[in-house]
Amino acid sequence: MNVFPNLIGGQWLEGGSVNPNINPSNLDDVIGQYAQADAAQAHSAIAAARAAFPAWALSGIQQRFDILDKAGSEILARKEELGALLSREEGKTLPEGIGEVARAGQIFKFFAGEVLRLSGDKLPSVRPGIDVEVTREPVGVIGLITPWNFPIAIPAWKIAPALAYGNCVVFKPAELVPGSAWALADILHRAGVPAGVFNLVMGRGSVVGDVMVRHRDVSAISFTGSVGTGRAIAALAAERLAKVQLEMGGKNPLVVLDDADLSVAVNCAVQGAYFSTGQRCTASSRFIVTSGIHDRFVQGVKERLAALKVDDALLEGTDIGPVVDASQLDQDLRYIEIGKSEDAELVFGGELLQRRTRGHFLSPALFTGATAGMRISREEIFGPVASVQRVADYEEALAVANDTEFGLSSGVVTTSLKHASHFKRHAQAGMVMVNAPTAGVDYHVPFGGRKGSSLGPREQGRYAAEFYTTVKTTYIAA
Ligand SMILES: NC(=O)c1ccc[n+]([C@@H]2O[C@H](COP(=O)([O-])OP(=O)(O)OC[C@H]3O[C@@H](n4cnc5c(N)ncnc54)[C@H](O)[C@@H]3O)[C@@H](O)[C@H]2O)c1
Ligand SMILES: O=S(=O)(O)c1ccc(CO)cc1
Repeated sequence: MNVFPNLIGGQWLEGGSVNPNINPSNLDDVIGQYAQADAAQAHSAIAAARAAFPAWALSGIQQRFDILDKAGSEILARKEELGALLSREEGKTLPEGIGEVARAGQIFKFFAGEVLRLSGDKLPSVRPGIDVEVTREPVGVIGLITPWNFPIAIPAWKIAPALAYGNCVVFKPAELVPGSAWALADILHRAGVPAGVFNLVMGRGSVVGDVMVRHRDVSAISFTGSVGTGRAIAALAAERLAKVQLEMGGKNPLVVLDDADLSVAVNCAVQGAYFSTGQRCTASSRFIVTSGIHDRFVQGVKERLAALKVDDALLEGTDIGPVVDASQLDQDLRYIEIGKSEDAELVFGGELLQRRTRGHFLSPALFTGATAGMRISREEIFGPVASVQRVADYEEALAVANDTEFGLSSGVVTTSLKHASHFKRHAQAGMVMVNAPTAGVDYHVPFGGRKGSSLGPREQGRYAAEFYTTVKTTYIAA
């Protein structure tokens, strides 16, 4: 089997060891062997990016537009094929995989447009005879470190703005999903990104990622992943005063009030908590439900879950694909045992499932009787596991929703304008959803959270400029 190499300084390089990319729906299916960069190759990639930076920073906006637009067009044209690769390596269903690839293509198109919309300010000075200009310049070499759960969308929403604003990139994808990352690198390379401007270094976080975070020529790090890794990266970046942007975990609440439309509530709950196998930072893992609707809501969710098909991600009709790997599956099962030992009641699922192929199949799990202090109510599980907390009224629901160290996405289902408006104002989260699932975001508006979920400027949309550029103020005396 061929090895998929790294892209460093415009050259495809094997070297070092290789890592098999394994299909979580079928553990006997090896998708390919992917090169694993060592520390020396990580250093080479950073050096190549550094060398390419002065010319790319000053490159014409037409060149940058053309490259990003071309990459976006190819991604969109190949969304079925790339979506199948994504679903095969990560385990989300084929429609979800295709949807994610389309999102990546649209992100490249959006940032191609942003290249043409680059702007600054010209202001009068408070002193006579002076003009002031405020402009944005690229930051330098940017290290991008991404997780496994969005193998192409998260890389896209970091790489596209980084390149659009004139930065050079060293990109390290998660070890579990190198296939989509490699395909994206190949597309960018063929779209005409100059040598060294974009570098792919597949490899271990503790090796390649560590070099990137510590290297003084990497001016900024954008990371999405777990809280533990994010904290460690922030500490190292702070030591050398590098710019940092972190997107980490969530424990997103969905509040359901007595006056909610039951079918909307059930739909938001099932989509938000269990689709993509619950492996989304925006997934709802806490349903906070007032007493008057509690029993009907639980019954409705159980009925919907019973109708969902858990199977091979690529099979037509599958609603929920496998858990991504054995270690995540162990974590999910461990939390299901923790929930039981905490005296929450497992009212649906949580069982390993046998299918035609050897895969990590788990039925969606629903707990009731959860309370705010339980570990299943406080810690991110990152799987198809959610729990219901019964509350007396809206005021208690809001307090419970905000009682978390995280603050990514927060949802309410209600027909009361008063409660919806109050919730929108008082939910302590970066993204608020009214009568919509906590997961399911647009690609052209800011994405990010508060408290332990995020650090640094927002990703996506024109707000991305805050991280990927640095502001210069120029005073011109007449
Ligand atoms: N808030 C968001 O936008 C968002 C989006 C998706 C996923 N996530 C979070 O991501 C997590 C799941 O992803 P994961 O398991 O891949 O996370 P992870 O932290 O284990 O890994 C993320 C990336 O960091 C790298 N890494 C690991 N150790 C490193 C080190 N010492 N130095 C530098 N890089 C290192 C990994 O190789 C990987 O590329 C969940 O907690 C989820 O909530 C957050
Ligand atoms: O909430 S979702 O729309 O599913 C979503 C899409 C992409 C990302 C990347 O971080 C997160 C959530």
